[in-house]
Amino acid sequence: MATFTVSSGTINSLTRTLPLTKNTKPHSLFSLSISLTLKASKFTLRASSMSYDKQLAAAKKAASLAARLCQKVQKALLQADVQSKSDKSPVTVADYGSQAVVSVVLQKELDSASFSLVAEEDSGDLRKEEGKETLQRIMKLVNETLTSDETYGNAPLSEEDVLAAIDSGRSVGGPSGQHWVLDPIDGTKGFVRGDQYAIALALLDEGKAVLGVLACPNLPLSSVASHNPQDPQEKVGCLFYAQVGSGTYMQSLDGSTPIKVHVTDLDNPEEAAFFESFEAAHSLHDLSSSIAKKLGVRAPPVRIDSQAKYGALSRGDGAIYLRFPHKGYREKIWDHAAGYLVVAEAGGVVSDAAGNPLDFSRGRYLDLHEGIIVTNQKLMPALLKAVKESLNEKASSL
Ligand SMILES: Nc1ncnc2c1ncn2[C@@H]1O[C@H](COP(=O)(O)OS(=O)(=O)O)[C@@H](OP(=O)(O)O)[C@H]1O
Ligand SMILES: [Mg+2]
Ligand SMILES: [Mg+2]
Ligand SMILES: [Mg+2]
Repeated sequence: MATFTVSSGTINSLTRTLPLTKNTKPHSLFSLSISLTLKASKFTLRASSMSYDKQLAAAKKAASLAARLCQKVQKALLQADVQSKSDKSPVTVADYGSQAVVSVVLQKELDSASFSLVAEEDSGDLRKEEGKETLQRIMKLVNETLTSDETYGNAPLSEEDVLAAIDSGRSVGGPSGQHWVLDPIDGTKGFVRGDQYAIALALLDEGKAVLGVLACPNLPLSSVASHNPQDPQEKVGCLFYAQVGSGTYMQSLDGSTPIKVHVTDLDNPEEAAFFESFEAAHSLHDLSSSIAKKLGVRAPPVRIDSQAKYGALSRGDGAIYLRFPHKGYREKIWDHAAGYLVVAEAGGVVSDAAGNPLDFSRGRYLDLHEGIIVTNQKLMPALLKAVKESLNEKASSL
């Protein structure tokens, strides 16, 4: 026989929320609370074994179409296409176009009534007089991309539709309900240079990442380690995806059979290759060099842009990713949510510099201790020790 525990807290909270009269008998309260507790536990069971297959299919489609748009723009990118945002970071027609495509595809494929999107870009600059021409180009790109997928037919979006699709990304996220999290181009500086970038899309459910999709159009299908940019035969364009509890898979962006990927099982830090940001302005290279030295890492750092680092790590191209932004920088959830799940489901560990898990439930920002470190289970204890020592040395040298 099943047994149930009914806490006095449950009864107390029931007495606060139910219309009880002074004639309500204790035993009727008791059976009522059992039935509500049962309903709650059924819900918990359903939530933990819930499948996000439909959302995953929509997310893969959205990220792949957005990648198609970005590839087209990157091939023909002119310096005039790159604009500066108020924080001086670059933004291109492809950042806006990618965000519009993902938003439109997710809303067409899924229930648009409950749609919530936390995304990097907004339409502020495009609504200004000087943004008119850029908006025209974005609208054309978005329409060409959507009609290249036969399921979307030929109903072009207006300028207003495109602006609204971009602005659907203004959600503040938070700990309850479901929220999509999007970086339409992560690594815009890499994108402009012709290097690595990623379209990064995640789904949060009750504050936890449950889906992660990374489209990395310039990432080699083999390995970053054996990458030869001069080789015209080398195939590039990877799509990584992970559903909570189901592992991480990778396929080519043009649709090969997915393969399950796993982080390296290396346990000797001396043999570990480590990733860090390409841009020294985004992460303290001196600090990672000091950490690598303490671990005895022999190889030089592998510097690549964007969450492509999480993708590469999830398939064992490297063993460690170190990210230590300069003082005062606040990380955003769209820079890590998809990459986090891709690595976690591949058996890796992602934490802040003190070993705390990342918390995506606090809105648009990630508040964390010092930086982000990523590796496998075996190397994490040694990495945490080296990070702690290096941070202490840095603090005492100030
Ligand atoms: N000052 C500073 N410090 C730390 N991080 C910053 C900073 N400025 C920007 N960003 C964010 O870095 C995102 C790019 O990711 P990476 O740093 O991993 O790639 S890169 O090699 O530096 O390009 C980049 O993402 P995108 O804006 O989507 O390209 C930014 O969100
Ligand atoms: Mg940006
Ligand atoms: Mg980013
Ligand atoms: Mg971006």
